[in-house]
Amino acid sequence: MIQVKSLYKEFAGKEVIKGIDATFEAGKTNLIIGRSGAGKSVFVKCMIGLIQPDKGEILFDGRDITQMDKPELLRLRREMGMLFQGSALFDSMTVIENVLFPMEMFSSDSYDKSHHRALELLDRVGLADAADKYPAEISGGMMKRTAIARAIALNPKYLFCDEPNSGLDPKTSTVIDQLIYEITKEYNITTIVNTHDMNSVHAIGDKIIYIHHGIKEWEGTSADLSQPNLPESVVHFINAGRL
Ligand SMILES: Nc1ncnc2c1ncn2[C@@H]1O[C@H](COP(=O)(O)OP(=O)(O)OP(=O)(O)O)[C@@H](O)[C@H]1O
Repeated sequence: MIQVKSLYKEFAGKEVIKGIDATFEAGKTNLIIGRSGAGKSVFVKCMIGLIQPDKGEILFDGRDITQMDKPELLRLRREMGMLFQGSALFDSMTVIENVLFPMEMFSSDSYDKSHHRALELLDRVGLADAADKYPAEISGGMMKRTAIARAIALNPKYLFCDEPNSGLDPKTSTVIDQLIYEITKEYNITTIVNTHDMNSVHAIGDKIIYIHHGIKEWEGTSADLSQPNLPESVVHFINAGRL
């Protein structure tokens, strides 16, 4: 679980995050939505320790990332998986080499054990037959699956996904959303997804927080989006389709 308490951040006197409180539970896909410039990226960067907030706490199962020194931060980062926009694969490595990469860098397991795990992960994301292909030889959706397998290679407790559907067609986006959703449940990961994709919001939003001008203006589930009495800015946002 990640708890954010009373988080503030300003740049050169301009407040960008204005006192956000939020709780993100394990085994849930937690979506962060809001218009461009609302503060979503700054919020997520504070969460992963890339930006130091001015005030507030960010507790990873009770451990406050804002108070950590460098070694503690690096240890906590090992518990985080990251899925970047695009897929950020190494073009010169095969699919399985990409998945093996974090294990070879950060795990003390033998090559055989890591290789076995990489094969299991590729099987899980439906890529068992593509292990020896290079990124240039596979589709965007397959690249994203590879990136998901790599992101969970070290058994993360927390998974951060930045615009996981960017560049994918709607059908592939649905498949990727579903994969993120299933993996979150299977491995009991606390998953945070920064997204503009309204289909994702409706399909996999176990928890959604809507940020508007640096304030959490609404939170709920995808089912709650059809309730009356939503704040006007949220209704606007939903109706805009593309946010
Ligand atoms: N390093 C920085 N220095 C100064 N201002 C910044 C910095 N990073 C972000 N900002 C400002 O903070 C505000 C929020 O930016 P942020 O990138 O979090 O928005 P966003 O909601 O992620 O937008 P988008 O959906 O377009 O990515 C913007 O006004 C932006 O210009």
